[in-house]
Amino acid sequence: MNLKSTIIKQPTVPGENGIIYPSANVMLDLNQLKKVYPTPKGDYVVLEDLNLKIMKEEFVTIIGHSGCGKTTMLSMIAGLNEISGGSISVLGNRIKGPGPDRGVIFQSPSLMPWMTALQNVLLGVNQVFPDATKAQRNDIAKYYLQKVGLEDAFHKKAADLSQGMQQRVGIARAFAIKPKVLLLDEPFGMLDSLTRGELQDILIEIWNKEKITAVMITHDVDEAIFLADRVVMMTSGPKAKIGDVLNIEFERPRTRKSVLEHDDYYKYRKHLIDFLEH
Ligand SMILES: Nc1ncnc2c1ncn2[C@@H]1O[C@H](COP(=O)(O)OP(=O)(O)OP(=O)(O)O)[C@@H](O)[C@H]1O
Repeated sequence: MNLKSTIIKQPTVPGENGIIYPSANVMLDLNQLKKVYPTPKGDYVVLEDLNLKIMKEEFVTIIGHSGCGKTTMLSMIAGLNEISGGSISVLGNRIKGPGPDRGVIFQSPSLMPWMTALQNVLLGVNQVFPDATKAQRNDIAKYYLQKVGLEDAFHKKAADLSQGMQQRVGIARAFAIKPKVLLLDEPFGMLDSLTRGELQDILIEIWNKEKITAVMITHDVDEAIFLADRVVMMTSGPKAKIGDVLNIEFERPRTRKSVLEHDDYYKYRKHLIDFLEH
């Protein structure tokens, strides 16, 4: 038997920065993405020719100047904002709107204030797992609430929770629907630095365990480096696109101390700050 002829080459696709990816590993594919907002002064092209491939189980952070179109891009991936041109695919399937394969965590978790933490998480779980028993759905919601450290607050009303605790519920709610992709729009932007650090650790711990793909917008360069496998830099708008991509090679699990003490840390930091300043 001619061994050579039996080897089937894994199909590959060209990605940004000329990297070639095995197509089977691509979770999220943004292809020639375009977004136009109609305004009284005429069309405003926020994004154009935006190409980005994100791999299965990858954690990608997105940075860029305020107003460049980060939230626009993320909300399009979530299916909450219409696509003006190009396409977005999850595992090769073009998205047509929101779906349980994509969970979203916003800066403000927008919980139902009159409902308990558990009821808020159950809202999504009940929708996504209608065939599970009530007990099974409760178990899922409680599991994730406990993972974010809210085991003593299942029955507390959302309105009575601190901002940090509300965001913990937001994280539990997003993971509990077991999405393939987690989309995070500055989820810790409104929190004090101690709570922020705690929630970063919780996020990474669950992400690592669930092996899902995460895409997170942040304005914080240190957060971008600490969390990511790759930091994606967007150019300033109008017609924003991917300007640069930085691979973060630190081993996981990471601690803040090990990252800060690593020789490459300041090299990465300088790269990102140079991009933002030019
Ligand atoms: N519905 C809309 N109609 C018209 N223009 C919009 C609309 N939504 C956003 N924009 C404009 O599109 C641009 C991109 O906004 P977007 O919120 O996506 O940016 P961003 O990078 O997330 O900003 P920030 O970092 O400040 O959150 C901005 O100039 C904004 O004013």
